Amino acid sequence: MMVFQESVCHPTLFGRLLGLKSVRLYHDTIVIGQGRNAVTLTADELSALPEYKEGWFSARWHIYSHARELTVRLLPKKMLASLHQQVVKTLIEAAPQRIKQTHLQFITQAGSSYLRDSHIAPLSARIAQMVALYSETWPADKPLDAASIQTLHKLQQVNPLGHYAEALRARYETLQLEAQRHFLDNVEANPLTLAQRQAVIRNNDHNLVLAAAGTGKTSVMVGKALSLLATGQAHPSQILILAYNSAAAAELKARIQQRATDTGVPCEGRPAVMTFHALGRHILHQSGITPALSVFTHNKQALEEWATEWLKQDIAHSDQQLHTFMQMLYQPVDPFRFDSPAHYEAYLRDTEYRSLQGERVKGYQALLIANWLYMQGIDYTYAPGPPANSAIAPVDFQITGTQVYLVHHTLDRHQQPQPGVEKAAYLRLLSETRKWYRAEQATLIETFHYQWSEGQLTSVLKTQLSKAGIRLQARDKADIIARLEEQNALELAAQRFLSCLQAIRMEQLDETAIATRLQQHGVINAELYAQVLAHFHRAYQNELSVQQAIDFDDMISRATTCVENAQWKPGYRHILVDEFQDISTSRMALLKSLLEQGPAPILTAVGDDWQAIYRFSGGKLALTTEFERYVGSHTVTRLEKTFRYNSSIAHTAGQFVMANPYQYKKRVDAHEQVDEAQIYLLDDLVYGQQDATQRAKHIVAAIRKKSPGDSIAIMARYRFLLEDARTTLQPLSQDNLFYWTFHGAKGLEADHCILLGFNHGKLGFPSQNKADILLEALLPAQDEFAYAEERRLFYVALTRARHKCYIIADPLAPSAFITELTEPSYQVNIASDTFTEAFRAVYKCPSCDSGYYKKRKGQYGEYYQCSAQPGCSSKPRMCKTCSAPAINTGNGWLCRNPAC
Ligand SMILES: Nc1ncnc2c1ncn2[C@@H]1O[C@H](COP(=O)(O)OP(=O)(O)OP(=O)(O)O)[C@@H](O)[C@H]1O
Repeated sequence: MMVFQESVCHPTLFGRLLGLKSVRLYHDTIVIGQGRNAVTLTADELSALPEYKEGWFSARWHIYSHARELTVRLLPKKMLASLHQQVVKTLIEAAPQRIKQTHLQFITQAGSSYLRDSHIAPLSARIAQMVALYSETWPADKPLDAASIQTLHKLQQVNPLGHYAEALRARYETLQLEAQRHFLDNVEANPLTLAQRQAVIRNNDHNLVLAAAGTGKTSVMVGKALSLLATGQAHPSQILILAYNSAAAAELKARIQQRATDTGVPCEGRPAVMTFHALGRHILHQSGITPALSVFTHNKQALEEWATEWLKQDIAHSDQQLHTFMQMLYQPVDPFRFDSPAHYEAYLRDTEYRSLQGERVKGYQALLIANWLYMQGIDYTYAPGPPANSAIAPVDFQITGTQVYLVHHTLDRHQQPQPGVEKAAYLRLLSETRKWYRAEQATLIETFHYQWSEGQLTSVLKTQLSKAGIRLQARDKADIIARLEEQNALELAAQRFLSCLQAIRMEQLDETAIATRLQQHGVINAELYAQVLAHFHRAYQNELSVQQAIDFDDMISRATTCVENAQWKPGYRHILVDEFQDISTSRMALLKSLLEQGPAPILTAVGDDWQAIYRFSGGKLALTTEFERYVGSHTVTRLEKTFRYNSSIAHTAGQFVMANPYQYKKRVDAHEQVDEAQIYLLDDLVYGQQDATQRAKHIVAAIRKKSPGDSIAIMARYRFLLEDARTTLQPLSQDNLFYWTFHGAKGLEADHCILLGFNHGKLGFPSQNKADILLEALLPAQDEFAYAEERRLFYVALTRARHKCYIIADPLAPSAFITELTEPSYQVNIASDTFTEAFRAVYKCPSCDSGYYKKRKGQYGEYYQCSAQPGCSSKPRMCKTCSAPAINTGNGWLCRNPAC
C-alpha cells in the first residue's frame, strides 16, 4: 500500500475568501476540502500522475482517477509543489510493486483459474489504470525498470480483457486438461469424455451443464466435487451439492465417498450433499429456529379435513362468503369464448355440472340458476321436456306445481347468439316459443347470458319470479351446507384449493400476482378467486402458527429469509445443483440468497431441459431455458454423448422430444451404433384377446430365454398399471425385474424396458385429463405445445433402456403418441400390421373425432364403446359379418370395415 507523509496545503488568502478548497495528504488518501463535503481519493485510485500548473501568484493541481478529474485552484506555489512532488514520488516508487501485483492478480484470476465473468470488468479496469498511469503519463526522466515495462506490455496486450476472455479460458482449459489428465481418466469407472472434463474444469461464476439422458451427469457431479478437492481449489466444507430428492442425494454421497477413497482424494468432512429441504432445515437449525414439522406434511388426510372444515366455517360465517363459494364451486365458463358450438359442446361433455338439488345440468349458467332456485326454497323440475309441439325450444326449468317456466338464452345484449349459431333461426325459434307459451296462458320467464356477464342474473330472477307470483323463502344456511357436504362438494373444493395453495407457495405468489396470473389465463372472476385463495393461504399460515409448526415450503422460504437477513452466513464457495430443470421458484430463491450472501460462490447447474417432468410440483423449466435471464451471464457446457442407449433409441427419443419446437435442439451421439431399430411397437393382442400385461409377460419370458442375466423394467405412466402387471408376472422369477412409473424411473436404467398404458383417454398416455384452469394458471408457465410435459415424460421413459425398448399399445385405441411414432421418420420397429392407418380408420369414432371404438364385455356379450366416453356417447353395434363396429347412418347400420 502506498502511504503519504501527512501534509496539508490551504488555499491562498484570495482563495480562502472565495471559499476554495484545501488539499491534505493523510495516510494513503488525498483529501480535497474539509468536513462533510470533502472529496477523498486513495493513491491506488489515481489513473495518471497529477499535474502541477503554476500561475502568477498561485498554482493549481489536476488529479485524475478512473471515475473523475479534479482541479484545485489558488494554492500557494511552494506548498503545492512540495505536496505534488511527494505524491509523484510515492507513485513512482510504488510502480514496480504495483505492476507486479496487478500481474499477479491477472495470473490468479485469468491464468491459474477459469476467468470469471465477475472478474473481467474490475481486472480490466485495473490493467487499464496501470497502463495509463505508468506508460502514458510517465516522466521521461525517470525510466521504469525493464521488468515492469515488459510486464505492463504483456498486460496491455490482453486488455480489454473482455475481448480476450474466451482465449484466456481456452488456454486455462488446455492446461488443466493436461494437468488433471490422469485424475480425470480415473475419477470415475470410465475416463471422462472431453465435454465431461470441460464441465468439471470450467468455473465461471455461473455454469450451466446442459445434458441429455444417459450422458453422465452424475459422473460430472462426482468428478467436479473431487477435482475441486484434489486441486486444492476448495476445502470439503466449502462445497455444497444439491440433489433433487433424498434417494439421489444418498446415492451421490455414497458415490463421491467411494470414488474419493478409490482415487485417494482426502475428503474428511466430505462435501455436503443434500436436498433443498435438508439444506433449509440445516440453515434453520443453525439459526436457532427449530419448529416442529406440521402434521399436514405427512398426513394428507388431516390437511384435507382441516381445509374442508375451514371452508365450511368460512361459508357458514356470512351469506356473502356462501354466495361467493357457490359461484366458485364450478369453474365459470363463457360460451361466447368458444369459436364454435361444437367446441363448447365438447367442453360441456367433459364437465359434469351437478346442482344442489342433484340433477346434472347442461352448463355453468344453468347451474347458477338451479342452485339459486334451490337456495331460495323454490322447487323446480329441470329440463321438463319439450311440449308435443316440436317447433318450440325446450325450456330449462318448470316451477313445481305451477305453469311458470324458465328459459335461459345464450344471447348477448344485442340479441346475438354465441359464435357459430345462426341469429335469425335462433330468434325465430324464440319468437315461436314465446307465442306458444302465451297461447297456453303459461308464464315464460326469460333470462339472458348478458345478465350473467353483467352480474344481474340473480336480481333479474328475483324480480321476475316475484312478478310471476312465486314465493321466495331462503333455505336455512345450515341445510345448504349439509347438502354441500352430502354431495362431497366441500371436500372436492378443499382438494382443489389445496392444489392451488401448493402452487401459490412454490411460486411465491401474493394476491396481486395470483390475480394477474388468473387474468392472463382468461379465468372468469379472476379477482374473486384471487381474494379467496389469498384468504385461504392466510388461514393456512395461521393454522401453521397455531400448530407452532412449519411445512416443507416454509423450510425453504424461511431458510431463504435467514440467509437474506444475514442470520445465517453461508460459507460455500462451490454450489453444484443436480436436476436443475426441475427446481422451483422457491428453491431458486434459496439458491440466489446463497449466491448473493456467500463468499462469491461458483454455481454449477446440471440439467436436461428434455427431462423436465415435475411442473406439477413447481418445477420451473424456464430457469434452465432462460438461464441468462434468471441467473445471469454464464458458461454453457453441453453433454451430448450418451453411454446408456444405442443410436436407435437416441434417434427416436430425440426426434420425439424435439418435435416440440420450444425444446432446445441437441444432437445426441450414442456410444453404441446399431443398424436396426431397437424400439419395438407391439400390439396388445394375445390369442385374439387384448391383454397388455400378458403380452408383457411373454416378452419377459422371451428375453429371459435369450439373455438370462439382463435386467428388465416394466414401466407405465400410472402405478395401478404396474400393479396389474405385477400380478400377471407374479409366476415368473422377480430377479432383475423392476416396476417403475415413468416419473419414478428418472435417473434409472435397465437393459430392456417394456412400456405399457398407451391408451387414449384420461388415464392414457398422454393423459387427456384436462388440467384445472386455476391450477394451470398458478403453476409455472409452460410452452403452448400440446402435451409438452407428457412428451418429455415419454422421452425419460424411452431413454431408460440400454438395449431394447418394447412399447405395448392398443392398436384399436392408440394414443396420439403411438400414432405419431408410427410415422416412418421415427424408425420404430412396428411389429404388427394392426397399427396401419387403414386398420385404425375402421375403429375411429366418427361422432367425436377424438376417440376410438373399443370392444368391451358386458352381461349380454361383447359390444363397442367410444374410448372418449363419457364425453362421447356414440353407440355402434358389432357387425354380424366381420365383428367390426357398425354405425347408424339414419338409413340403417353400416359396417365401418370397407372390406366387409
Ligand atoms: N465417460 C463415460 N464413459 C463411459 N460410460 C460413461 C461415462 N460417463 C457415464 N457413463 C455411463 O453412462 C451411463 C449413464 O450415466 P448417468 O446415469 O450419470 O447419466 P445421466 O446423464 O445422469 O442420465 P439420466 O439423466 O438419464 O439419468 C452410466 O451407466 C454411466 O456409468
